[in-house]
Amino acid sequence: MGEVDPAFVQELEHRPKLGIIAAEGIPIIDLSTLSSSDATPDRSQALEGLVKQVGNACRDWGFFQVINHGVSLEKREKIFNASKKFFAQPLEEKNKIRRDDKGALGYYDTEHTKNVRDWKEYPPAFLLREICEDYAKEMERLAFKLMELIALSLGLGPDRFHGFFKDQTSAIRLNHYPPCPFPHLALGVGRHKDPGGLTILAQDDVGGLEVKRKSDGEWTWVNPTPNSYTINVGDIIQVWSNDAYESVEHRVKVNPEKERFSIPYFFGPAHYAIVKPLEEIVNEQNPAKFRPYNWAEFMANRKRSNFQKLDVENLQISHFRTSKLADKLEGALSINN
Ligand SMILES: O=C(O)CCC(=O)C(=O)O
Ligand SMILES: [Fe+2]
Repeated sequence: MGEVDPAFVQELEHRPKLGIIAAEGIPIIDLSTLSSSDATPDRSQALEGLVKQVGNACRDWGFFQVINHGVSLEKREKIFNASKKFFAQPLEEKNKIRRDDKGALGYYDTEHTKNVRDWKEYPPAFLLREICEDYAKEMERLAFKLMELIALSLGLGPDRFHGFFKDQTSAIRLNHYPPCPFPHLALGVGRHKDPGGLTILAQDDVGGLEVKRKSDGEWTWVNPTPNSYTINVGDIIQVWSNDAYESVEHRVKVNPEKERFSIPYFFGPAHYAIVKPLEEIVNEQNPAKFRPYNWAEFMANRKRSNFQKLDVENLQISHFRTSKLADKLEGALSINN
């Protein structure tokens, strides 16, 4: 089996348990109502129910899976196949287009975002462009639909968020998690929260994603429902909703025998967006819990630290909290990701 490189070893308290918690998992939401076009009272009732389900999932979990989402299966298979083909190449080939501090878009297998390395590799973003762009269109359509449901669930007009995404900074990432002989010590991705608006994740049937359950803080396995998408609320929705919805921690376990592929789509607003709690949501009883920040600056700060192993905490939305007490509390619980 050989020795494990210490760079991959998680600190004791962050090492994964090998069993799977077979308790209640994240909700599965059927979106078929969205694709029917009839304007019957039945449909409007179904829509109302759907909005409620989405709101409850965002509030209670920050995560849910969607089925009957209308995304082309053919395009999903095409991008997974292209990703598999890229990663199956010998390392020397992949290294020819290796990422460094001059070319940030290249291939890399060392993640420097955290103080412990992730057991995974990424291809360069410029490869597979055509397929990615095609697939991104599908993702964007679904993302707008989901944002409409989220807006309605917060009592806002359905298109309340659309303006923020006019000049998007959305991105697709192709992840490959090779089999790992040390699943009790390493993680595919260490615990973190997604900084953007919304994440739409496609995963194969191996599984590995775990979500920190809000009700009791237990790491909970996300069962990969075939052809579903796993959706999670990012930091920006947490800020817009003034904490009504939470961007929750998640991580990825590795598998000793099987490799795993996943493709997240990060739906991000315009680089110039100023992120702050929405005016319609804040009032005297519910004052703004975050100070405004600029999305591009936030991301630039995060990216700078990706190239270095820093022993300081990465920038988090908790750093923009208006209450110093909450800031301290969250900082104490927070993590280097
Ligand atoms: O691969 C996964 O299941 C999740 C990856 C993830 O959380 C991320 O890339 O932000
Ligand atoms: Fe994530």
